[in-house]
Amino acid sequence: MVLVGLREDAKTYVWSKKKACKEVGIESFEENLPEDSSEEEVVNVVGKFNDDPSVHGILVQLPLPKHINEERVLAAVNVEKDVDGFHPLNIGKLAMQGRSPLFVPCTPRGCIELLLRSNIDIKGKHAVVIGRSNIVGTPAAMLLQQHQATVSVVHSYTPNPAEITNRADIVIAAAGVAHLVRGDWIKPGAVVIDVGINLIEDPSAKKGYRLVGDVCFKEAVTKASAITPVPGGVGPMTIAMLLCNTLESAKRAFGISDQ
Ligand SMILES: NC(=O)C1=CN([C@@H]2O[C@H](COP(=O)(O)OP(=O)(O)OC[C@H]3O[C@@H](n4cnc5c(N)ncnc54)[C@H](OP(=O)(O)O)[C@@H]3O)[C@@H](O)[C@H]2O)C=CC1
Ligand SMILES: Nc1nc(=O)c2c([nH]1)NC[C@@H]1CN(c3ccc(C(=O)N[C@@H](CCC(=O)O)C(=O)O)cc3)C=[N+]21
Repeated sequence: MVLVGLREDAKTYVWSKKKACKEVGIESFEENLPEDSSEEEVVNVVGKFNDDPSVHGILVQLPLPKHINEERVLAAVNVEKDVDGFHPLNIGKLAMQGRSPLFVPCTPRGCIELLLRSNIDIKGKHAVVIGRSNIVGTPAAMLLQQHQATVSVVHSYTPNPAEITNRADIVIAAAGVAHLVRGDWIKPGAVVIDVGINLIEDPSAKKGYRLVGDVCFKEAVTKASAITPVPGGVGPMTIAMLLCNTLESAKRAFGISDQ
C-alpha cells in the first residue's frame, strides 16, 4: 500500500485492509509518504514495489494530494500487480466488450459478487448506477454491461434521478450523499446496492457521529427485494475483492492455474 498523507478516514480503511491480509496469510507492507511528497517520490516508491518480486499487489490509496498527478501515478503501477484495477490498460479493457482486464476494481467487483452469490440475474436487467467516479460509478457501469445489463448512469447534472431509478431492476448508489435514495426512488422488488460511506452527526452515538450509506435504508427496505446495509455491506466486500485480486495475481506470478 502506498499512502500519501494519511487522512483520518484512510487510516480506518488501511487498518481494515491490513487486518484482512493478516487473517488470510497475505503479508502487507505500507509506505507512508508525507503529504508534501513530490510526484517523483511517489512514482519512485511505486517503482520499488514494481521491481520487488515478492510483491504481487500494489494499491495506491486515493485520493492523492492535489499537487500530484493521479493519472501518472496510477499508470506507473506494474499492470500485472494492479490489484486495484485502476491502471489505464485494465480500465481500458474493462470498457471494451470481449476483453478481459487482468484486474477488476474492487468495489464494483464486490457489487457484482454480491449479486451473483445472491442468485440475482444481471443479464437483460436494467441497472442504474448513481455516480460516475473513476473508482466506483464508471467501472461499475462498465462491469454491469460486461454482465449483459442495460445500464443508465445518473450524476449530479441529472435533472430527475428518481424518475430513472424508478425504472431500475438494480440500483447501485455511489454518490457520497447521505440518504440520497429515498423509498420512492425504488421500484417494488428492485435490488439495491449501497456503496456510500458517509459520516453524519449523531449526538446519541458514542463518537458523536455514525456511518450511513447513500440509501435511506429504513424506507428502501420496504420496497426492495434485496438490499445491502451500511456498514457491513459493500465495504467489507471491497476488502474481500482486494484479497481475491491479490491471490489471483500471486497465482499468476507463480504459474498456478485457477482451474
Ligand atoms: N464501500 C466502499 O468500498 C467504497 C465506498 N465509497 C463511497 O462511495 C461514495 C462515492 O465514492 P466516489 O465515487 O469515490 O465519490 P466521488 O465524489 O468521486 O463521486 C461521486 C459521484 O456521484 C455523483 N453525485 C454527487 N451528488 C449527486 C446527486 N445528488 N445525485 C446524483 N449523483 C450525484 C457525482 O456527480 P458528478 O460526476 O457530476 O460530480 C459523482 O459522479 C462515497 O460515499 C465513498 O465514501 C467509495 C469507494 C469504496
Ligand atoms: N486505491 C484505493 N482503493 C480503494 O479501494 C479505496 C481507496 N483507494 N480510497 C478510499 C475508498 C474507500 N474504501 C473503503 C473500503 C472499505 C470500507 C469498509 O470496509 N467499511 C466498513 C465500515 C468501516 C468503518 O466502520 O468506518 C463497512 O462499510 O462496513 C469502506 C471504504 C476503499 N477505497
